[in-house]
This record gives sequence, C-alpha cells and structure tokens, in this order.
Amino acid sequence: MARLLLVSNRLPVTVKAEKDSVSVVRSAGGLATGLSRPHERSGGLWIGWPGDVSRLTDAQRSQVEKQLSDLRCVPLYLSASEVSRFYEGYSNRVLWPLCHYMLDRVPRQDRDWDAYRKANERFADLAAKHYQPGDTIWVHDYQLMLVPGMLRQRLPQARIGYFHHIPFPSSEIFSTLPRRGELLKGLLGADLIGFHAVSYVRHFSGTLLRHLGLDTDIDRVLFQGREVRVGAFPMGIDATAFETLAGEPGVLDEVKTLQERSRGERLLVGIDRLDYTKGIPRRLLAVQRVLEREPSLRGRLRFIQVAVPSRTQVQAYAEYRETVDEIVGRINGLYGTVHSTPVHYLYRSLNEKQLVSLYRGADVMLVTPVRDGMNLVAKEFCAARPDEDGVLVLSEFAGAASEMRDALLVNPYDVEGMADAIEQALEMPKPERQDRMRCLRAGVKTRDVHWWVASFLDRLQGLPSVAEKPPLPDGMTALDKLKGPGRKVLFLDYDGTLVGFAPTPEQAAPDAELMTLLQELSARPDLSVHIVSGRPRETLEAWFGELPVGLHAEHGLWSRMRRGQPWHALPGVSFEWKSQVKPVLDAFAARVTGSFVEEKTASLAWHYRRVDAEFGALQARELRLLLFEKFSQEPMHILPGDRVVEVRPKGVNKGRVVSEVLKQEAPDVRVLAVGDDVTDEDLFAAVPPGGITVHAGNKHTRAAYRVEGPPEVRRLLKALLGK
Ligand SMILES: Nc1ncnc2c1ncn2[C@@H]1O[C@H](COP(=O)(O)OP(=O)(O)O[C@H]2O[C@H](CO)[C@@H](O)[C@H](O)[C@H]2O)[C@@H](O)[C@H]1O
Ligand SMILES: O=P(O)(O)OC[C@H](O)CO
Repeated sequence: MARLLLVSNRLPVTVKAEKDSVSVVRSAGGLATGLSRPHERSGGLWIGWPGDVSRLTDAQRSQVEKQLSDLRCVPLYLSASEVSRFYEGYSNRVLWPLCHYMLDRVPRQDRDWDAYRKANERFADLAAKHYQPGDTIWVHDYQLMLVPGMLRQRLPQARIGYFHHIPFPSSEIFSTLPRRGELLKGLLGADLIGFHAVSYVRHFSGTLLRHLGLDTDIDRVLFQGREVRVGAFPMGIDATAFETLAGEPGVLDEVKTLQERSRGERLLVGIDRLDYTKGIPRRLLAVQRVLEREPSLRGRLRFIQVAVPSRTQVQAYAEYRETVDEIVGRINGLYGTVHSTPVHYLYRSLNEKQLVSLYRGADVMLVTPVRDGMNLVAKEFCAARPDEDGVLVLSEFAGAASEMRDALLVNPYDVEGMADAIEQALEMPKPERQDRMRCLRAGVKTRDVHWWVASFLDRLQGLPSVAEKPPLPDGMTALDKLKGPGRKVLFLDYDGTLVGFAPTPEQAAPDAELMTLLQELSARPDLSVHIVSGRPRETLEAWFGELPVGLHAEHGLWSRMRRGQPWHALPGVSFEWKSQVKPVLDAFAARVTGSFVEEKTASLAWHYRRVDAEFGALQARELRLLLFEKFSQEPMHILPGDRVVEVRPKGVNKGRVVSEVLKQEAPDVRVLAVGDDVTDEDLFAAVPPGGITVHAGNKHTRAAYRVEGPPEVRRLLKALLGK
C-alpha cells in the first residue's frame, strides 16, 4: 500500500493542557475516523495545525511534539497573524461565505490574500519535505486550495488528490472572487479533485470553462499537458461506531432519563457548529410557528438545540450567536411556562455519548442548513437509530439531500414550509417512519466513511502516474535533430500554431514579424515550408501568395505546391451533403448570439468563440449530436475543434498533404510538423519515421514534443534559423 501523506488545515487531534502536563487526543470527527486506518496502515503522515499552542510552556510543547509524532502527525504551527489573516481572514471571511453563496458577508477588500498564499506555501513546503517517491498526497479543503498547484511545482511526479468539503458554488458566484484564476489553477495541480455532490462537480467544470477556457470531458480536463480528474465522492460516517454506541447501556440509560424528564413532551433536536450556514434562526422561527399555529402542542414540545462554539474571533460568528440567543429568549419568553421551556439551548460541545443519546432520543431531527457541503449530522442521526424510528427533516440545500431522499426535505428559507414539515414529522405514523428510516439507514451504512476513503483513494491510485505518462519533452529540445546540413520540410498549421486565436477569422491575419520569419525560412535553400490550414484558399493566397511556400487550404482539399503554380483539388471528393447541412448550422447561428457560420468550398464551420464559453460548449455538443443523428450516412466528418464545429468531406485530411509533398522530395529529407488542434493529428500521423512532430498546446496528442503556443512555435522557428 502506498504511503499516505495527508494535508489538512487542522490535525485530527485536540491538545489538552492541564497544569503541568499536556495530552494530545485523537479527534473523533468523520475525517479523522475515516482516514485513521489507511493513515496508520500505510505508515504515512498527517500534516496540519494542532491548534493554538501559544500558551504552552517549552516542556509542554516538547511533550506535544512527542505525542504527535507517536500519532504520525507533523505539526505546522500557525502564528497569531496567520491565524487571524490566513485562517480567520481569507479562509473563513472570504472563501467560507463565498462557497456558501453569502456574497454580502465577503469583505469589500481581500486584504488577506497574501497571507493565504504564504500559509499555503508553508503547507506545501512541509509536505514536499516529508514526501518520499511513491507516496500519495491527499490535500483537504478550502483553506488549502493553492497547495495542490504548489506541490505540483515542487514534485512534478507526485500523485496528488484534493477534496473540497464545502460546496463549490455556481460559476456566477465563484467569478466574483478577484483571485478566482489562481485558486482554480491551484486546484488543478491535483490529479483528482473530489466534491461531495455532482452539482459541485458541474459548477467547478463550468467555472473552469468560463475562466480558463478548459472544457471538462465527463470526468477529466486537460491542464498543462496533464489529465486532471474530477468526481463526486459523497462523504459518509463511521456508521458502525454510531450504531454500536447507540446500543450501549450507558446511552440507553441516558435516553431513558431524557424521556422521563420530558414527561411526555415530543423531542425536536438540532446539533450544529454555531455557524451562519446552519440555518439555526429560521429553524427556531419554524418551531415558533408550530407553537403559534398549534396551541395544543404548547407544553408538549421541546426543542433541544446544541451549538458548538466555532470561529469565535470572527465577528460574523459573534453576531450570529447574539441573533440565536435573542430568538431563543423570545420564544421561551412567549411560550415558556413555569413548568416547561420550549427551547433548550446549549452553547457547547458534547461528547460522543451525549451526542448519540440525543440522536437516539429525538422524535424529530432538524438539519436545516441554508447551505452545507454535505452535513454529517444527518447521517449520524440515522446511524444512531437501530430502532428504525425518528424522523429526519433535512434541508434541500445540504449536500446530503441528494442521497437522503427519504428524509422530509425542506426549503430552509421557507419558515412556514418548515413548520409544516415539523408537524408532518410529529404526526407521521410509525410504519411510515420505519420505512423511511430503514431506507435512510441502508444508504448511510453502505456509503460509510470507509467506503468514501476507499473510493477516493482507489480512483486516485488507479490513475496512471505521471512517471508512467511523462510529460512530452519541450519542442525546443528537438532542434538538435534538425540542425546541420541536409534538406528539411516544414509542415506548419496556421491558427493556434503560428498565430493566437482572434475574435473573428479575419482578425487573425499574419503580423509583420511572422511574415519576416516565413520569408527568411523559405529563403533558405535547405528548407521547404508548407502551410497546412483549414482556411479557404482565397485567404491563404491573399496572405501568403507572394511567399515561396507551399499552401494547403481546407485541410488539404486544395493545394498550391509552389509559388506561381495553380491550385488543384483532391480528386473524388463529394460535397453534396453541404446544402442539407448548411440550414442546420444557420439555425444554430441565429439562435446562439455571437456565433456564425463559415462556408468554404468543401466544408462548413459553426464558430462560437464569441459566445459565453459554458453556453457555447453546451450548444456545440447539441449541434454535434443533431448532426450525427441526421447525417450519419453522408460522406462527411463532424469534427469538434477549438470553439468551432466543423463538417468536412470524408477522405480529406491534412495527412494527405504530407504524402503528396514528400513524393517530390528525396527519401532522406527531414520533416518537422507543428500543429495545435485535432486536425493536426492527421498531419502528425503521416510524418514518416524519424520526422519530428510538435504539438502547440496541452491537448492529447500523438506528437512527440510539446510547446506552449504560438510564441514558443515562433521561438522554435527562429532557433532553426540560428537566431
Ligand atoms: N454540539 C456538538 N457537540 C459535539 N459534536 C458536534 C456538535 N455539533 C456538531 N458536532 C459534530 O461535528 C461534525 C459536524 O460535521 P458537519 O458535516 O455537520 O459540518 P461542518 O460544517 O463542521 O463540516 C464541513 O465538513 C463536513 C465533512 O466534509 C461536511 O459535511 C460539511 O458540509 C462541511 O461544512 C459532526 O460529526 C457532528 O457530530
Ligand atoms: O473549526 P474549523 O474552522 O477548522 O472548521 C471545521 C469545518 O469542519 C470546516 O470544514
């Protein structure tokens, strides 16, 4: 088993300082439990912050280090300024509310970005320091979004996973972040990026397309020549542990006491970190509405809300606490009697036994966050109900809702609707409660935390490693093979290879630097230059007609072998399908603002480079499907390109140019082919053995070398001239 290097902001431990001694206790949280087995079995390390240890004496600090090391934990101590700017500042004042759709809570200026970046660097440095070849690195959560990218720079060969524990918002929301590009590129350093729900994967893919122009193909996206996988891995809990605890005599006694003290009151329970995403005020208001609407329930209903203090130094949390206190006070003032208090509010953490006793004793569990990545409380409640009783009221905005369809799903913004759900839960007949709980428990037990860890790690470790699929060597290193005497033939694609993309095809005309470069190359007696493009011959003639180069238009349908020679077409090509296909493309151009149809002698192209990237890609998929459906019998090819869908006749491809040109050359001529898109793959395939193929970009390619884009292609050509 590969050694596992876990990296998370917090270590899965709590440091408890007593008078002279100090102890480090492993946390019981989901992540800690799920990962403890693979962490220990693999002999790996867990890197993270052990919490505030600033008040410890030196002796206590060394005790902590010793105990951490026994637990295979490597501490990264955050300074007071890092806690305030990296943890509380950028992580919890900017990223946390933003990912939970609360834009109004994000400060106007992101002053703490620098601290976030630097702290991420510290985590990456420490992980890189402990890395051993063959290790699997698994980075966790939004506090460390830059770490995968930083690690990729330090350890290009490493196998890196990242899991995002909170929602990934729609691209409309993520786009508001001034640092969106850096954060996205940071995540793309990973080999596998996991989210709790399919909708977060969709949002992430949409954001990549919108801001980095990267189109995700089902579960993978190409970035800097690497294939990055994305996927939904809904996190589970240690269901067996909760179930076992729920059956222990101590817990059953506690439940009995709870029920006796309730004297027949129905019990509603809420358990959360005190966080403004958890929807506690609206939940309280819903309970208030039930009491208002149903006088018969007054004195017969008790709502126990437990809230664990969290991020108390962040002002929004302090304000939220006041709001909750105030609403609790108001409801108790209105509906309390000398004998009963409707809301029992505890602002503290509970131990596991107390927690499970509440789950086991609840008639109705209220889990109503306004937004939540997953929410493990909902799952813990079900696992703790081996009696198959109790009703779960669950927010449709929690990631858990997509799995737990047998809960009573509510809109947490609809107080009246939540009050209805509470009443429905209280009145639900036992057989229905049991049916629902049985189904919920089956899901929670099957997809538990061990299943989650295994499915993520199996996927990550099953991917071909970078070492097995090394990145293509830099095109510049191919130069040595081309230098020296002897004839060479260059096949150069135009758009995306010699020039970058422009908003319209006309705007991508060659610039003076390129014309000079081509002039100089073609003037060399040992070089023969051929431009092989998808463009119409009129355009190539107008731009390059005066140069002594070979021109090949419409992917090789038309060729002009030398300056002054006439253009000739490939024989035997059928174009009859064009008149039927054109109206389909025209209809798409009319419906998708900013898109347009380009017509050439032999082919048609629908361009969407000026359309919103996400919408354009979607429409392109639809167009391709429609064309396949309608014209599959026609002698034509439907080709996706870079923000274009092309329809070309069968039998025409850039590869045919290579064979035509080489017929007129000596057999020992050396060949260089450079191109950037899928049509250039035919060119590469036709290059005879010993030839050099260079892909300009980061797509899948059969080329042997890679350069980044047009500026690097020009650099390569200049170097060929000895410049
Ligand atoms: N009063 C109390 N006393 C003791 N323990 C208490 C407690 N209140 C809550 N807990 C415990 O804390 C954990 C909370 O986990 P959640 O998934 O509910 O939310 P959290 O926002 O912390 O986690 C983030 O990570 C998890 C895991 O990925 C995501 O589900 C979630 O959406 C995301 O915000 C549970 O295991 C629960 O038992
Ligand atoms: O207490 P925090 O700020 O480390 O947050 C813990 C939450 O589970 C974040 O996912």
